Formats: sequence, C-alpha cells, structure tokens
Amino acid sequence: MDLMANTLLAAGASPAMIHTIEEIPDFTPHIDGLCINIGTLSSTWLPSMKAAATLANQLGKPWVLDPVAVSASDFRLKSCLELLNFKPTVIRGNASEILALSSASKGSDKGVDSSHRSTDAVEAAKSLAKSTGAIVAVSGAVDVITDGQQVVGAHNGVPMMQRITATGCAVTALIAAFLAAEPLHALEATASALSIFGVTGEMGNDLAKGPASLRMHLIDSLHGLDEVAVISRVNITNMP
Ligand SMILES: Nc1ncnc2c1ncn2[C@@H]1O[C@H](COP(=O)(O)OP(=O)(O)O)[C@@H](O)[C@H]1O
Ligand SMILES: Cc1ncsc1CCOP(=O)(O)O
Ligand SMILES: [Mg+2]
Repeated sequence: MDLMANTLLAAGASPAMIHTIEEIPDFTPHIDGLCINIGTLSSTWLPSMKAAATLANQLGKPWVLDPVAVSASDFRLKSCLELLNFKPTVIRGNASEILALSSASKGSDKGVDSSHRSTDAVEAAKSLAKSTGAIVAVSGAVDVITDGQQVVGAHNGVPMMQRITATGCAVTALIAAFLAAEPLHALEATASALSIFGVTGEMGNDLAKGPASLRMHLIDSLHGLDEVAVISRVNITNMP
C-alpha cells in the first residue's frame, strides 16, 4: 500500500486506501478510477471489493483488478473469479497469475512472484480478455497488453524491479490513474502506464545501488519525469 500510494502521488494522482465496507458508499463517488488488489485478501475485505466495483460500474468509472497470487489458494481463485463478474476494465497480473486466472485453475506457483515469462502467457491473456471483455496486461521483461485481438508490448523496465515488493501492485495502481485520465482508451492507457513505470525504473536504476535505493529513485524519477525522457525512452511495439 505504501509503494502504491506513493507511486500515485508521484504521478500527480490522489490515492485513498480503503477497506472497510461502511466507507465504500462515501468514498467511491469521489473516485475517477478504482484499483482492487487481492494481495492481502481477507473474508471481510472481499465484500468491500465487490461493493466498490458495483458502485464504480454504476458511476461509469474504470476499475482495475490485480489478481495477486491468484493460484496460491482456493479462496483467492474463487474470489478472483467472482470479481471477474463485476467486469473490470483492466486486469494486470504477472504471467503465472494470468495463466491461472485464464484457465480458472490453481497452478503449482508458490506465491506472489511469477514463475513464468510474460511472453508465455500471450494466448492466455487474449483468451481472458475475450471471455471478460477486459484489457489484460501481463507484466514481465516485456509487458504484454491485449484486448483479445491486438497485442502490444511495452519493453521498458529493469530486472531489479522484481526485487522490490509491490512494484506490480504499484503499476496496477498507475494503470488506474492513467485510465482515469483516458477512460475511453483503456488499451493505450494501460500500455502507457506500464511503459512509463518501466522508464522510471530505468532512470532510477541509473542512480540506484540496490533494491532499496531503486525504490526511492524510481519514485523520484516518476515525480520528475519530463516529456524529453518520455519521448526518448518509451518503447511500445505491436506484437504479432
Ligand atoms: N525482467 C524484467 N525486466 C524489466 N522489467 C521488469 C522485469 N520483470 C518485471 N519488470 C517490471 O516490474 C514491474 C512489476 O512486474 P512483475 O514483477 O511482473 O509484477 P508482480 O510484482 O505482480 O509479480 C512491471 O513494471 C514490469 O514491467
Ligand atoms: C509480498 C506480498 N504478500 C502479499 S501481497 C504482497 C505484495 C505483492 O506485490 P507484487 O504483486 O507487486 O509483487
Ligand atoms: Mg503482483
């Protein structure tokens, strides 16, 4: 939650981290975008997630699902499959998560980190996009984004981003912010958020000594990002 909120603040968004069901009706009307993340899922938070998604849909606001470790337990898988019924605008996970969610089955994965490459989950992502109507993004060395037909790749980032917990969560939150700004262009917003986050990882890495200082420099790079850096570094391509 710390990295997610600070990533959003650095990007100029205004995060609020909400779990209690009693607060959902008061908070949700103020949102421009919603991020639902099951990282620390509990049986009391799940109804809050469903209530927030229902309200976002009624308000016509985009929402993003991060299926953290979906294949690690029956409860996570069942909860995520239920959340899909609330029609997320975007689903962003690592390759292991998208493979499991697309097949609606638990894998042999141990937890929140991926044991697959994003490029091995392209067909699973397309299938999940077609069955849900969501844009599906698979993060990794190449971030793969699809609406079920078109597939684009965002090629920015550095491997050390995997050594900081919640970089995936943070980029999912950034996708929600980009969707809030461009609600009619969900695929473009998603690819842009992933690419920009990767660019800030690259810039941060130039200054970092290890994961802890990368975390700090990544946030600083996002805060200080300018058009020159974006235009010279963003690398998004169509994928066959
Ligand atoms: N090998 C890599 N090279 C470059 N960027 C990466 C690499 N692995 C992950 N990233 C980036 O790190 C961020 C988190 O992705 P990932 O580690 O796949 O998510 P999660 O934390 O959910 O497992 C994304 O922005 C992704 O592009
Ligand atoms: C370590 C951990 N445990 C529960 S959620 C979480 C963070 C997961 O973040 P990410 O999906 O970005 O690796
Ligand atoms: Mg994750």
